[in-house]
Amino acid sequence: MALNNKIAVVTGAVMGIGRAVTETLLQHGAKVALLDVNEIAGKNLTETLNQQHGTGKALFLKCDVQSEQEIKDTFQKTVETFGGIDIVCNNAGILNEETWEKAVSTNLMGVIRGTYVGMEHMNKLTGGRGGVIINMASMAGIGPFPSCPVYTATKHGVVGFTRAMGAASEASGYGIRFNVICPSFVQTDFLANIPEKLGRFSHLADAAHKLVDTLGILSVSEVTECFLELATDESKNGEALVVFPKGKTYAKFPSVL
Ligand SMILES: NC(=O)c1ccc[n+]([C@@H]2O[C@H](COP(=O)([O-])OP(=O)(O)OC[C@H]3O[C@@H](n4cnc5c(N)ncnc54)[C@H](O)[C@@H]3O)[C@@H](O)[C@H]2O)c1
Ligand SMILES: CCCCC[C@H](O)CC\C=C/C=C/C=C/[C@@H](O)[C@@H](O)CCCC(=O)O
Repeated sequence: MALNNKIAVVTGAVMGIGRAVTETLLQHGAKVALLDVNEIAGKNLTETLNQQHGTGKALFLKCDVQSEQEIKDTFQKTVETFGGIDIVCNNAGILNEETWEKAVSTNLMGVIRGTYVGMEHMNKLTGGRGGVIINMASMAGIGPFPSCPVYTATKHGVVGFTRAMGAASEASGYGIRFNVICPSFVQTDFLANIPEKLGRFSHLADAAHKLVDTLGILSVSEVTECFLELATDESKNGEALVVFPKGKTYAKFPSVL
């Protein structure tokens, strides 16, 4: 699928990986709705992006992915402004083992909300034109990360949900592809103040830092390369693309049948 003139929604679009995905989409000729809780930075960034890529290419909409109503309203506003939705990147996520219910509501339930509301506009069976939904998990969605069990659970959930949606789409004819990216550590503000974010597991912060040293740190552009591959390659559906500094690989899962 070529990205030129496509319409995309990115959650958590103002910082880090979401910002890089947004910039990549704009560079490839797409229009992007930037959804984020950070209104001041979001408006400033959108002004800059419109100067760089052309007026009206980027639209900031304040949205907390914990709120189904805010997701519904902002996706609707995207459709009214741009004329549809072809691509959704459910990227917003947090690390906080202390306020773990918020982490579940953001990382897992936020992805499910964004997927279902996106489908209301994209499903070919209900008048949409199809497209692709790409969710942001983590390498902690493939294997356990001892210092953050709830974060691990949310990311395993995102991987399982995305794979099941890919299979459901194929079986039902939604015309939407569903894929998930599983990066190792990425150079963003997300990695700041790790011990505080680990709550009752803060005593495992040193082990987490050691794992960062062992694995190394990805740049955001290494993640956007994965995004581009999954968005443009029409053969990819129900895939989990794992990326770490040594390279990227499609995850293989045991079959129980
Ligand atoms: N940085 C890493 O090492 C890493 C590794 C693997 C996966 N990830 C995942 O990638 C995604 C993005 O992480 P990042 O490193 O860019 O983080 P980041 O903290 O740099 O940026 C996150 C963005 O999401 C926004 N956000 C947070 N909560 C939100 C909410 N409830 N609703 C809407 N927006 C919200 C923030 O305002 C911010 O703009 C997350 O899902 C994270 O779990 C990050
Ligand atoms: C504390 C920082 C959390 C950042 C979370 C990001 O999503 C980045 C996750 C990156 C890598 C995760 C790797 C998980 C690996 C496990 O499967 C396991 O192999 C690690 C075991 C480590 C240990 O025993 O200490």
